[in-house]
Amino acid sequence: MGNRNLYLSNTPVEEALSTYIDALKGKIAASSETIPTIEALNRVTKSAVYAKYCSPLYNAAAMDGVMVISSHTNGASEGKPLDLVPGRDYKIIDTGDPISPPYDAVIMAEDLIELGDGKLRIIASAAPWDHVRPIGEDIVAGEMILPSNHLIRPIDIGVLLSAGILNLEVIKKPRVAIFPTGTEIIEPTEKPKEGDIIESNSRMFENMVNVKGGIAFRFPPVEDNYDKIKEKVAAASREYDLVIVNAGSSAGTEDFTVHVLRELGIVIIHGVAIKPGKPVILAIVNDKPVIGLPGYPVSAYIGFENFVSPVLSMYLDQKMIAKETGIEAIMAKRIVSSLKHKEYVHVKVGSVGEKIIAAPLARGAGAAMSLVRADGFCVIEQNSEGLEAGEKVRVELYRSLEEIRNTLVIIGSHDLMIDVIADMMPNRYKNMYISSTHVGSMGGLMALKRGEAHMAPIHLLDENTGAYNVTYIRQMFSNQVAIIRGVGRVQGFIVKKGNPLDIHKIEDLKKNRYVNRQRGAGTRILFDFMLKKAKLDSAEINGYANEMTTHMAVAALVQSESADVGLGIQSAAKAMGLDFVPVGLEEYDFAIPKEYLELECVKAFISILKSEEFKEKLTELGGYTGDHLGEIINL
Ligand SMILES: Nc1nc2c(c(=O)[nH]1)N[C@H]1C(S)=C(S)[C@@H](COP(=O)(O)OP(=O)(O)OC[C@H]3O[C@@H](n4cnc5c(N)ncnc54)[C@H](O)[C@@H]3O)O[C@H]1N2
Ligand code: MOO
Repeated sequence: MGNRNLYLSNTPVEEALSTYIDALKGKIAASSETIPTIEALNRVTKSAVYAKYCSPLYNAAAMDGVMVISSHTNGASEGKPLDLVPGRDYKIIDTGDPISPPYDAVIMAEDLIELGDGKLRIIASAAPWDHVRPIGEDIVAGEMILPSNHLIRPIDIGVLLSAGILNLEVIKKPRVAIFPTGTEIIEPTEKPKEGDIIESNSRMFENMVNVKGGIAFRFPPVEDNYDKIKEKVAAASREYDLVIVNAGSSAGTEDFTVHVLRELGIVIIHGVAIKPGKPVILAIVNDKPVIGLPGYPVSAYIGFENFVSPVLSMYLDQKMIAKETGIEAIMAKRIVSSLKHKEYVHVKVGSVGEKIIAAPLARGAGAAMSLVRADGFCVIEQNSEGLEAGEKVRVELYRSLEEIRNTLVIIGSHDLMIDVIADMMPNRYKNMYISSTHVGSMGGLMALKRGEAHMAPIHLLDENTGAYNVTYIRQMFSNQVAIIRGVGRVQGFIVKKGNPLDIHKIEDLKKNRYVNRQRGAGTRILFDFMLKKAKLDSAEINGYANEMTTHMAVAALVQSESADVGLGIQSAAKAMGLDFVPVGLEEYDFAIPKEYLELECVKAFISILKSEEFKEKLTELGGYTGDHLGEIINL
């Protein structure tokens, strides 16, 4: 197998990190630089900062009015008013003006009675230093304003400048070089062809580095060429504080990273017991940390968080304190995990009744959208075989608990209209959100049954009566669940533009490649019903076993020529620039336990369904009727 790296180690994460940190000790230390105060936001002080000036710098009027000699005002009262002569007894001043001897107090403008000719009458005496801010009231020259290791905020910059500090010593930002590698990698501006992968990881790293307090230097992709990678890494390790080499970390014939790093320096660890992220490389070249991160985006992200972040913290003199953002939730679905590694599972989180539910998202290392959609993640430790549905799990949150509590949890069949409502929700109702998980209609009803969703979008045909939804809900829930009426939805064949294969009726599918929906999906039930009516056997349909979980996935397959036809909704065909042959109208409604009808987020949902704006959006999407939107059927 030539140069493949077939023997990755499986070092536990904590051990890998501490071995690496130990190897870097003495090589990495926080250093400092002096920068202008006005550019110091989010930097960290290296040493304590002491005030150069007092603030205020002089005795200053705290109010608009007149400055007086307090002893001259003694005895003034309502019964015995006192008149003040300009020049002799008082001088007009504004807030912030200096108070100069012999004056020592301020009387506010509203406490003065004007007598004309500049004469002023007062009916109360002024005590020394009344309404005067004495020198150094806020800051005294020589006093400490900020301690060392302090993260500089906007108010700190204001105070530093008031105290005469124009420059200050801060911890130097580590300079991080980022090299994407791979001959298949193209820049996002290029047009991709088959086999090309659009470069995205380095842009993610670049921003992660900057957010964490480093300075990222991102380089263009380097092709899979041993000498080129070697040349770049060798030069970068001399010039930068940390080097990230992305991809080429595992066992492919063109995975050169580890060989290059072995030649240039020492590889401390190759292979960590973590998933995703296993083929991480922790190396030292020219006394600098060089970290090889896997190419898959989720692996890359998790590798960065676990290994690059701690090294950045060493440079920034920050303690690696885990933030306490965890909550206890109930796992919605069984997860099996290997004893070989610690696994990161991204989840959507919702609060239903008393429960906080965590629903696992796609677990693939390439599933970048799982990171985008995630409300948080949970860790399945190396010594665990996984979690059962209903088991308690700790979730580290990316969103606030408040947002999660204001989230309407929708689990069931997917339709583009849910995305439209999810987008309208926080616009119309501040701080209300929708989380939708797509598991098909039956899956949605099962989630309601387990108390893990507020509502389930369904379109389930009763093959005996031809009616939608009611039968299933009655059977499963007797009278505890109501229906919020949704849309009439045109189902039809999604075909290539211009319908070149001339597909019109179900019999036409026999000659063509079909793409099916998963068992339990309403569209699948409709398709099986159509087959039965036409007296066709599923074995006669080429592609019957090819199951996709969304309308869009079906349309995407037809568009990419991997299939000729699929059953689905018009909006999906339209979104993919495909043609559509209508075969029937189905009812797509929302099943909801009656107790949830009173929830604020449900009321908001219903009012959006009933809004004109939503109806207009449905017309734009095409393929819907909306005569009963938002009506409630109490079964
Ligand atoms: N036989 C084995 N195969 C693989 C193993 C293994 O142990 N034995 N490990 C798997 C695991 S786990 C992972 S993770 C990946 C790691 O892959 P590499 O780090 O070697 O990266 P590539 O194979 O070059 O790329 C993987 C994937 O990621 C895409 N990629 C790469 N760079 C970028 C970028 N800058 N932006 C966006 N996407 C990128 C690349 O095109 C590939 O699709 O290996 C498994 N294989
Ligand atoms: O690191 Mo890979 O992503 O473990 O699957």
